[in-house]
Amino acid sequence: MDFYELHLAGLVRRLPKVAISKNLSIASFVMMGDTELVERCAEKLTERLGDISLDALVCPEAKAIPLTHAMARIMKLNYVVIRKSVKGYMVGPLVETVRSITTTEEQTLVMDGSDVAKIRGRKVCLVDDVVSTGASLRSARQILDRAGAITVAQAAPLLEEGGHDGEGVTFLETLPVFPTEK
Ligand SMILES: O=P(O)(O)OC[C@H]1O[C@H](OP(=O)(O)OP(=O)(O)O)[C@H](O)[C@@H]1O
Repeated sequence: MDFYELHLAGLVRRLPKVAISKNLSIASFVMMGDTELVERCAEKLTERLGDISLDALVCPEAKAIPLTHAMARIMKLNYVVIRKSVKGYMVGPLVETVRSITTTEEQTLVMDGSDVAKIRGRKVCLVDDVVSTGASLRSARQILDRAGAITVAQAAPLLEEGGHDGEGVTFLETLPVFPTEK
């Protein structure tokens, strides 16, 4: 298998290259479970966000959850997770659909009504592990708008090249994509 050597937040990781279509491979970045990487990225991203006034962090399920937790600890904030399915215990959930770079099927983004109440009228930072096409961020922002939250910042350790232009996203490094020769 072919690997891409990622240098991020002072650490080095070997990411397997995986084909996501006939013409394109991406470096598979899964920081969830990598405690050292999660905590270093949380420190660096928090530093990079600077002196910003926030009431809460928000992230989509699933891979961004540990990072968001680590950032929330540093910033002494709580956070809300936008889920990917409606659960029986939710009250009045808000629902949007999204198709991210890695997922062939359309995904559902869901915010539980009890979480809506926590962030309505509040200043939030939207956190993800990687921004590629930007579709996940866009759908998450739509939910935040519907929830009445004020999205004052967006942050992710990695911005994947060739998709979202990175405008309005605080990030640490870019991640190349790999066109496959025919
Ligand atoms: O900018 P985009 O094209 O939307 O892609 C980026 C999103 O895709 C990945 O999530 P994935 O869909 O793999 O979900 P998971 O975290 O639940 O595994 C990644 O963790 C981002 O959330």
